Amino acid sequence: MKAIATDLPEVMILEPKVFGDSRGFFMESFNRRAFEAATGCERDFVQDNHSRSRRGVLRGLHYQLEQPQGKLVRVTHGRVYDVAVDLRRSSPNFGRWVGVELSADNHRQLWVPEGFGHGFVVLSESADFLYKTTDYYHPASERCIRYDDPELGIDWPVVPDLTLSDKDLAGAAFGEAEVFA
Ligand SMILES: Cc1cn([C@H]2C[C@H](O)[C@@H](COP(=O)(O)OP(=O)(O)O[C@H]3O[C@@H](C)C(=O)[C@@H](O)[C@H]3O)O2)c(=O)[nH]c1=O
Repeated sequence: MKAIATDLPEVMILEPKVFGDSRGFFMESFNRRAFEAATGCERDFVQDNHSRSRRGVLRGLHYQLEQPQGKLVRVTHGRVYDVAVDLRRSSPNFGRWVGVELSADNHRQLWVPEGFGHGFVVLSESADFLYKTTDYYHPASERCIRYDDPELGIDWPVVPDLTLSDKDLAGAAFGEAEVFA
C-alpha cells in the first residue's frame, strides 16, 4: 500500500499493491493495518456502499453533520473524478478542495476523513463506485452543497449532459451551508 499526499494533508490517495499474472490480478482492497500505517488513522469501518452511475452522473457534495462519515472510496469499473472539500470552520484549509481521478485501471483509493464534503462525476460510460464508511447512514443530518458553488470553485472536468438528483440540484450554497465547527 502506497500513500500519496494531496494538497489537503488529511486527504490521502492510497495505492494498493497489485499482483498481476496471466490470470488477471490480485490486490488487498482493504487491510486495516496497512490503512492505519498509511493514514495514521485508526477507524472502525461499519458500512460498505456500492453505487453504479452512467457517464455524466454527478453525486455530491455530501456530508452528515451528526455521525460524520470518513469514507474510503474506490472505483471497480470505469473512471470518476472524485472531490473532497474541507468543511471544518476551524481548519486552515476550510473551503479548499482536492480532486483525483479514480479508476478501475489505476486502482487508486481516496481517504476522505470526517469533516469533509464528498462528491464525484462519472467520466466513463458507466462506473461502479465502492466505499467503506466509518459511521452509519444518518439521513436526518445529511447535507448537500452545490457542486458548482462559485466560492468553492471546484474545477470539475467538462462532461456533457450532467445528471444530478433533485436533492443535489437543491444543494445549499457553501456560504449558507451548515458545516462542521
Ligand atoms: C447514502 C445512502 C443512501 N441510501 C438510500 C437513500 C436513497 O433512497 C438511495 C439513494 O441515496 P442518495 O441519492 O443519497 O445516494 P448518493 O447520491 O449516491 O449518496 C452518496 O453520494 C456520495 C457522493 C457520498 O459521498 C455518499 O456518502 C452518499 O452521500 O439510497 C441508503 O439506504 N443508505 C446510504 O448509506
